[in-house]
Amino acid sequence: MTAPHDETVVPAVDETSRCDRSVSVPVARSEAPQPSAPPELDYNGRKHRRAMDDATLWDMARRIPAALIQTARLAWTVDRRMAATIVVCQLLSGIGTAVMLGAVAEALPRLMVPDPRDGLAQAWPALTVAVVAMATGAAMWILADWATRRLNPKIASAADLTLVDLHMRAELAAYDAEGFGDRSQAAEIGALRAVDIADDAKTLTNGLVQLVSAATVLTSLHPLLLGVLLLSVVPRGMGGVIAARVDYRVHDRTISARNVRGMMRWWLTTPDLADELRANTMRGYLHFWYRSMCDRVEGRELEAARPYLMVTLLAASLGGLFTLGMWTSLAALVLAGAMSTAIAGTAVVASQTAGRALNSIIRYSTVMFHHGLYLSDYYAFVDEVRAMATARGTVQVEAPQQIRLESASYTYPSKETAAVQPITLTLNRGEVVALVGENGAGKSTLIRMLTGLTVPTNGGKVLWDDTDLATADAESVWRHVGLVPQKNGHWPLAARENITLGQPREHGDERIWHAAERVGMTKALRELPDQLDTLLARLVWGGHEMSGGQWQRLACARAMYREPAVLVLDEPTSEMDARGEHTIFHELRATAPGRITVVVTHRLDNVRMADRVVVLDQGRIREQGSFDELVATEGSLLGELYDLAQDR
Ligand SMILES: Nc1ncnc2c1ncn2[C@@H]1O[C@H](COP(=O)(O)OP(=O)(O)OP(=O)(O)O)[C@@H](O)[C@H]1O
Repeated sequence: MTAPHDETVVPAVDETSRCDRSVSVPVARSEAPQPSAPPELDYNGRKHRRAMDDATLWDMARRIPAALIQTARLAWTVDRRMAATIVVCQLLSGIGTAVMLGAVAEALPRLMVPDPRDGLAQAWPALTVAVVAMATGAAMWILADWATRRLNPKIASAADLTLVDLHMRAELAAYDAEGFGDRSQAAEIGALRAVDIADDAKTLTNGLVQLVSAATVLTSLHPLLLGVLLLSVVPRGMGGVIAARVDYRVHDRTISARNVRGMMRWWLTTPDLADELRANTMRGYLHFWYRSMCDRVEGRELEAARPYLMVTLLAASLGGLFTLGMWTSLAALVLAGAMSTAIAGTAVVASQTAGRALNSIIRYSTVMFHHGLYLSDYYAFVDEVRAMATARGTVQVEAPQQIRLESASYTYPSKETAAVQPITLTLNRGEVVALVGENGAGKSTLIRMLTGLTVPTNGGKVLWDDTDLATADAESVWRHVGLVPQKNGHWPLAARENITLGQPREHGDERIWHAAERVGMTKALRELPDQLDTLLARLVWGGHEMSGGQWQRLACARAMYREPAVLVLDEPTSEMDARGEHTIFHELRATAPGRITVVVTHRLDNVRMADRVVVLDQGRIREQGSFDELVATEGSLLGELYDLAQDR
C-alpha cells in the first residue's frame, strides 16, 4: 500500500473480465484512493459557556476563593478528620512563622553589639524560641502533607465514582444531547485534576498563612517594605494567569479532536475489529485519519508554545526588576538613617519569608485557577447530568398484565422528524408479539418506550396496566423487564456474573445452570477452564473469549434468569447457529404464558411462532395480525419482505 496522499488510482479490470462482460470481476485494489481529511470537529459550547470566554483577570482572581471553597467542600465530604488536620496544621505553621520572625526581630538588635559573646548571651533565649518555632512550623507542614496524601486518593475516587454513577443514572436522552461526549470528556479531566487542586489548595493556604505572619512583622518594621515586596511578585502572578489562560484555550480547542481520537484509538487497537481492519485493507486510511487527528492536536499545542514563552519571560523579567527595586529601597533607607542595620537585617529575613509566601500564593493561585477551570467543567457536567438523571415519578409498578401505548411517539433530540409517529398498541400477558420492519423503521425506539427506557416526547402515553410510565419510578419498572438489546455487553466478568448481572445473587448455582440450559450453553460453560468462575475477557490475563453467538446466548440467559414479566429481545439470534436459534424461540414459546414477550427480528421464518406480528414502516404501524394472515394479504409489507427473503 502506498502513502495515503498518493493520487487516486482507477481500479484495474483484469483481462478475463474484458473478454466476458457478463461476469465482471474487478481485481483487488493495490492502491488506496486519496483520502479526504477528517472533518474539523469543533466543540463550540452552544449549551455550555466555557469558563475562559470573556474572563478578565479580575474574574479569575475572584474565582480562586470559589475554587478554594469547592475544594474544601470536596475534602470535607470525603474525610472530615483529614480536612480538619490540614486546616489546624496550616494555622499552627503560620503561628510558628510569626513567632519565629518575632523572635528574630528580638534577637538581632541584641546581637548587634561590639562583643559577640555578650550579644549571644543576651540573644540566646530569643534564638531558641526562633529555632523551636521554625521546627514546629516545618513539622506542621509535614503533617499537613501526610493528611493531604491520605485525602487525595479519596478525592480521586469520589470524583470518579460520581461521574461514572451519573452516567449510569442519566436519562438516555442525555447521551443524544449535543456535545455530550465532549463535555463528559472535559468532566473526566476535571475529575482527574481534583486531586491536584487539593494539593494546590494546601500549598496556597499555607502561603497565605505564612504571608499574613510575615507581613505583620514586615509592616511593623516599615510599611513601605510590604508595598515594594508586593510589586516584585505581582508581575509573575499575572504572567502565570495569562499563561494558564493560553494553556486552557489550547485544551478547549483540542478537546473534540482528542475525544474522537481517544474513541478511534480503542477501535484501532481492540482485537474485536482486528480481522475486519486487516482483511479489508483499512489500515492505510485509518492510519492517515489517526495521524491527521494527532497533527491537529499537536499543531494547536505547538502554536501556543510561543505566546506561552513570551508571557512567562516578560513576567519573570518584570518580577526581577521589582525585586531589585526592593533591595535598593532597603539600602537607601539604611543609608538615609531611616532604618537601623539591625532592623534592616530583620527586614531581610521577613522579606525572604514573605517573598517566598507571596511567590507560592501567586504561583499556586494561578495553578489552582488553571486546575479550577477543569474542575468547573466537572461541576458543570455533574449539574447538567444530575438535572437529567432518570427521575419520573414515585409510583411503584407491579408486573403488568397489559402494556398500552396511547398515541405514543418519540423524536430524538438531534432530529426533527419523529422516529416513532403517534402509535396506539396493546400487548397482553401470555402473548408473543413480533415487531417487524425495515432498517430504521423505529422498532428499537418503540421497544425503548414500552420498557420505560424513554418516555414519549410529543404527548402520548405508555401505560403498564393503569400506570403511566412517565409517573412511575423507573427502577421499579425495570425490575420487571428482561432486555436483550441489539448490542449486548460482553462484560469483562466471570461467566457466573455474566448471567446473574443485575439480579440479587442467590446461594448456589442451580438457577444459573438452568438459565444456561435454556439457551443451550451448558456444554460450552462446563468446558471453560474454571466453569462459571472463568473470566470472560480475552484481554485480561487468564481471561477466556466466547464466540459471537455464544455471547448472544449468554445475553438471552441473562434476560431469562431474571424471570421477567416483560421479556424484550431485539435481534437476539442474529449471530446464532440454527440449533441456538431453535432453542431460544422454543424457550420463548414455552415460557410465554407467564409474561409479555416482544421479539424484533429480521429472520421472518422465526416470526411464525409469534401470536401477533406488528409491522412498522417509517415509524408507523403499517399492519398487524397473525403471520399467515398478513403474508396472505395482497400488498402487505410483511408479504413483500417474506417473498424477498425467499427469493434467493
Ligand atoms: N440515538 C439516536 N439519535 C438520533 N436518531 C436515532 C437514534 N437512534 C435511532 N435513531 C433514528 O431513529 C430512527 C429509528 O431507529 P431505530 O433504531 O428505532 O430503527 P430500527 O427499526 O430498530 O432499525 P434496525 O432494524 O436497523 O435496527 C432511524 O431513522 C434512526 O436513524
